[in-house]
Amino acid sequence: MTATTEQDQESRRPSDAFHVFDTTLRDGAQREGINLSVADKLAIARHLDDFGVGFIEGGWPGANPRDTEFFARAREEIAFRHARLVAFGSTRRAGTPVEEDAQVRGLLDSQAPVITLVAKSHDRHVELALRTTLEENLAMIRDTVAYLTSHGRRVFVDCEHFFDGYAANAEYALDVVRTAAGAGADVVVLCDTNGGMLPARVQAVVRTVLADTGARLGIHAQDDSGCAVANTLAAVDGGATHVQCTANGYGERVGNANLFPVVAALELKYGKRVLPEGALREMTRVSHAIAEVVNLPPATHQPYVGVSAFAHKGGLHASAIKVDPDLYQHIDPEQVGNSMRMLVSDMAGRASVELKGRELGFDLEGDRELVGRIVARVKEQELKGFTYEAADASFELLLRDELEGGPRRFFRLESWRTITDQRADGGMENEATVRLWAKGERVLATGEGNGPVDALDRALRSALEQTFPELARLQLVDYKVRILEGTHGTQSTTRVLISTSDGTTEWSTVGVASNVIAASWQALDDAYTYGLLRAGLRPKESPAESPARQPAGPAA
Ligand SMILES: CC(=O)SCCNC(=O)CCNC(=O)[C@H](O)C(C)(C)COP(=O)(O)OP(=O)(O)OC[C@H]1O[C@@H](n2cnc3c(N)ncnc32)[C@H](O)[C@@H]1OP(=O)(O)O
Ligand SMILES: CC(=O)C(=O)O
Repeated sequence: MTATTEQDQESRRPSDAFHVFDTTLRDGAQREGINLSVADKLAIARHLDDFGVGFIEGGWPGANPRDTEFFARAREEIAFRHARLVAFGSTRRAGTPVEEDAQVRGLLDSQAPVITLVAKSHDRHVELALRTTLEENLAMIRDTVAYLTSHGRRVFVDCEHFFDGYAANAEYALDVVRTAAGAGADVVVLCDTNGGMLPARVQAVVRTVLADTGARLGIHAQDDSGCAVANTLAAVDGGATHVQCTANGYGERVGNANLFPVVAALELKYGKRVLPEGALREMTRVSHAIAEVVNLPPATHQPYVGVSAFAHKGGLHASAIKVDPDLYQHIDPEQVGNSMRMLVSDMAGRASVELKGRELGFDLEGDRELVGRIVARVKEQELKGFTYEAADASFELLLRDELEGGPRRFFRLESWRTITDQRADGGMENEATVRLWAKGERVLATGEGNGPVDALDRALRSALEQTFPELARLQLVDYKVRILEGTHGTQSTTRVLISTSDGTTEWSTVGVASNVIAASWQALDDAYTYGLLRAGLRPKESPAESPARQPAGPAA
């Protein structure tokens, strides 16, 4: 790398006055169910660097071959634009000279410019877990920090169990902070390792420690009391200028302070510039991209970035939002790359339907009678078990039906039938037959499948694909069944939700009936009808030709 490039790189780096330190690749990877390959770690590091965090803790080199390889490859393969790479490890072992400690050697060998050392700050942990004296623990911290800084590394010290330790023996916890800072640590990070702290206490302790030691302080909060983000911000209120977080809050046990709400609060509510210009607008995308890499579904209700973070269901909310979205939103969703959504359900009123219509490209404003009819129909259908908030495509079809004065469809069902043969040898065969009318032709098709619904889907596709080749691009990507309890002695009903994709967009449809196959038929019918509309086709069948859609077919 040339000197100019290094200078450029330095000028792009976030200011050193406030640190956003990400530990997704170290503490985040300690979450049950996350198992990152080196390639995954490199991909996440790239996302985090693009997003603009100041420090990326990549793992514990020497603790396992994967982390060691990550540091070697990250050095070679990533030209970090904003972040500095950080290696994590512990202070030297009790009784071992620092220059002979293999683990400390591994930290230097990683060639990471910054090192975080985990150190004990709770007297009980020193005695029980390290099985050494309080004085030796201070010496371990002093020696290791001094050794690493003498090798040109910048060192942060994570004081494990700091808040519990401070409650048990404040003088010793403060000695740990003074020792680390005195030996050359740039930041002393107060850790709520067991995650049980509450914000007021965190703020008070940080303020006192700052006043007593003058050290630069950071915060690392686990989320066991559900307060990690609040505790992180409380620490900032108390004077901390370094926050340790993980993407989407991944981490040991229930997780760590979630990076995204922390940086959003710092930027939007504290008015601190902690990310590069424009980065916050990428936040929703980055959160979801990292979720993809770790192979966990993005949390739908995550603050700021969840798909439901700005989804409005209550009719009263919608009526106010129609006047001004700020009335029911704490920020403009676009500031974090998210968007507002209207949910239509039995809690909807006219405004919800109008706004949802607008979202779908229909101007319903001014037609009170039509909107009223749609609201009434939604409520009536939801009473039967339909759920439109989870099935936008079925809602759009309902809306179109009301707009166009009745259902207009690409095909008209005559009948369907499924047969399941259970053989004595344990084998099973499923076959379906569909009879329908499309473009004036009567079509009969059969299909075989893994189950009766799969067979029905194949028969329907086979019946339609000749007439509508556009269907070949559609894939069913998810299928969910829920049995809805009957009330007051009535029979239970079945709700089926189907997600379909055309390779670029996904949509969901719903069916409700007393048996699962009939409910599935309705959801399939809507799924393919909507898919054809999306493909730009317009139905020829007039309302008069099409019978109102009814659940059909024999009981399963
Ligand atoms: C709060 C946190 O999340 S800290 C990060 C925790 N993350 C991890 O533990 C993941 C990576 N860890 C590992 O792969 C392994 O635990 C290793 C490689 C670090 C160590 O493995 P081992 O040498 O087999 O030791 P083991 O895990 O059983 O015990 C840890 C040792 O470190 C010592 N130790 C713990 N904390 C510290 C510390 N801050 N400073 C020095 N030594 C420490 C313990 O006393 C114990 O020593 P012992 O071997 O003499 O009993
Ligand atoms: C360092 C760390 O991960 C903790 O104390 O929780």
